[in-house]
Amino acid sequence: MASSSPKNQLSSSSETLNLPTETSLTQTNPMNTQDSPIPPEQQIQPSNNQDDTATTTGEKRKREKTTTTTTEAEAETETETDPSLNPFHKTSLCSYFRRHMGASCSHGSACKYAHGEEELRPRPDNTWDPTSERAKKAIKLDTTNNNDSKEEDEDEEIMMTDIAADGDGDGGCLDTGLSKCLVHLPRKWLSDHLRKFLSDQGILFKSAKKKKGMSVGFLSFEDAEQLKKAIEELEGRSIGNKNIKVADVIPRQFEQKIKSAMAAPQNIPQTMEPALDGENAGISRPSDAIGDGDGNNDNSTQDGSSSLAKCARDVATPLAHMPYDDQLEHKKNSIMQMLKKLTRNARKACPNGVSLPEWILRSREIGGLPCELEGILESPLRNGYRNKCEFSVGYSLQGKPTVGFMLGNFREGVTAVEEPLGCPNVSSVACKYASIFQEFLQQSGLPIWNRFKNTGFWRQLTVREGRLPRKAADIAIPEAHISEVMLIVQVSSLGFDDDMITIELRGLAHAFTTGAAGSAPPLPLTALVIQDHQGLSNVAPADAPLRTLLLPNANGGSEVQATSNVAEARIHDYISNLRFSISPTAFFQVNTLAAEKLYSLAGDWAGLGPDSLLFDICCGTGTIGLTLADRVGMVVGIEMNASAVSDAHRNAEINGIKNCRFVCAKVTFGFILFDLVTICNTN
Ligand SMILES: C[S@@+](CC[C@H](N)C(=O)[O-])C[C@H]1O[C@@H](n2cnc3c(N)ncnc32)[C@H](O)[C@@H]1O
Repeated sequence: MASSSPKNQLSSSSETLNLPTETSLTQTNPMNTQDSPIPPEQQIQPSNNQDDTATTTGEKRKREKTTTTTTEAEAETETETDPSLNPFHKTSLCSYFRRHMGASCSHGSACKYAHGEEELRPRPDNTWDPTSERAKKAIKLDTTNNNDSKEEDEDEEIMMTDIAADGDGDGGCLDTGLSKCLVHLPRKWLSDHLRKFLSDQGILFKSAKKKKGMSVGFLSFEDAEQLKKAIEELEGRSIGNKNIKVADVIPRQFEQKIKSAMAAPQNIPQTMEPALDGENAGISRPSDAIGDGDGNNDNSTQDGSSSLAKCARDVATPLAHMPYDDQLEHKKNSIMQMLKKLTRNARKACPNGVSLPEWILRSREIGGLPCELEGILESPLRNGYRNKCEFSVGYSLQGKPTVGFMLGNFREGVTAVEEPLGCPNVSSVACKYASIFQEFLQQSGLPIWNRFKNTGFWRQLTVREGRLPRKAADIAIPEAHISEVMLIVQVSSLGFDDDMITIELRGLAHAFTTGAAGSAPPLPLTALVIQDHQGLSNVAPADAPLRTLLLPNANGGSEVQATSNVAEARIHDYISNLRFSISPTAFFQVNTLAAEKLYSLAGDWAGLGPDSLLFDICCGTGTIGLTLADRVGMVVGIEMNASAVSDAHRNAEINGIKNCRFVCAKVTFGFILFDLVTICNTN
């Protein structure tokens, strides 16, 4: 956040910087609503859009308040003459009575408020006083119904994939990027109703399907342009009193994968059970790869072939099958939906009597968005761009100890892991290290981690890469620029013999060193760190103990990693020609060249100048503040991870940057209000 003019505040700006096939960072510029590329007459204003409804609700609230006040005043006057004349008499419980249950207030029976349920009457709008038992019961019923309908919707979302795959000639091979679900349609509608509705709205589509009894319909489109227009038309529209929701389709292929993953253990021949159960005897094979946590695998879904499930690529990079431009469009649409939802929720959350902020009021002019969505920035590199990969350790569908990506969610009972083959975002260096570790695990005397039983030793491998300074245009083979590699192996040492651990870790260091040296070309190996995480959660706490392993010479000679001091274990990368030192657990943007592009744009939007004070909130290793330091007067970075703060100090020093201060603290609302002032005064 820069402290120049308010209109330049960086914190409220964002735009999508696209990481091919996987996640993206969104960037929207709230300052550009004036320059909307869509002329007002072309901006879509659905007549019944949710935002309109929300405004109306706000206005209605005010009106209701006025009505109630008038009614109460009238009632009071009439009560003075004859209380029984007013049918709206006693619509609320007397506060005295509520405080002193069973007692009566000093007004006695002349009190205009009720002293018990039996005296309550419905309010003028036919609702009951919210404190009444009747109202409480109604609310409870409503909540239950809502939950039921949510569950129904979820069921239907799954069923939707059946409709999508049935009888449309595409054999279920849908391009999910060009498909959407419409939720909250009338249950009695059939496909014909849905098609007529779409045609009446002038919405073009490829196919439209709906089954009777479901509130979900399925649409597919010819191309991204048709999809975009349809979403703009549909989002916020309502049928009856229900707002239509446009939702993503769960790919049939993925669903089958989950099913086959659930079924596959039944197919694993007993002879393929891993022999290295150790303390996990009896649970390491199928029930660890896939199951319900109790070793009871669901046989009922044994309909898929396990070959479908053998693809980490579809799980880790679900958009990889699409052309890159379609990926960008897909992400833009998803982000647009999220931003619209955010605006709707913010509007709903605005308390009575508080005027809506300008950006919410203005959102109706830009299709329900909180600000213009400028678009997606392309990633400078499309393949092998990740500088950090976290590989899970687990069993493959065939029961083999594997290092790679999980084929589904633990929540869904899937823990099978498959190798990261064909994942376009993973570098070949990272893949090779995963493969070396996997080979080591085949003969390790210590068991791999079992996610259901929370036992085992080997848990995870993180490969972090440091690269030489480069420009995307110069890079023919991205891997050739990887000059440093840090490997972090996560284990859980609880209950294992120290001597055994020492022997195993020595063997591991040897395996990595010889594997790296034996690759063509040889792989860089800068540091090998062991993280001991004994907790249940997948994510290790910041204070999980770390130690470095000495790396032996690949020929069996003396050790090449001279230090066992973990503070010295680090790699280096470059953003905007600045060198960054990265410690094992410090955050660093995973797509370095994309980060460079993003930071530079953020600086442009912030309208930085020599008088700007730049607050880099949650600064990590200080990358944003340091890359923009030459464009401002002063940078203050705040970060709660102590080792990242220490990296930030070191990074300022190695780049000779003098106008940055870094503080180790947790940012909270109070911190922003008070402590920043202190920092500014004392530094
Ligand atoms: C996604 S990283 C971004 C780091 C840095 N801005 C960058 O772009 O490289 C988020 C960082 O915020 C830090 N963080 C999260 N919550 C925080 C809080 N409440 N106070 C301070 N730091 C926080 C994390 O430790 C992490 O380093």
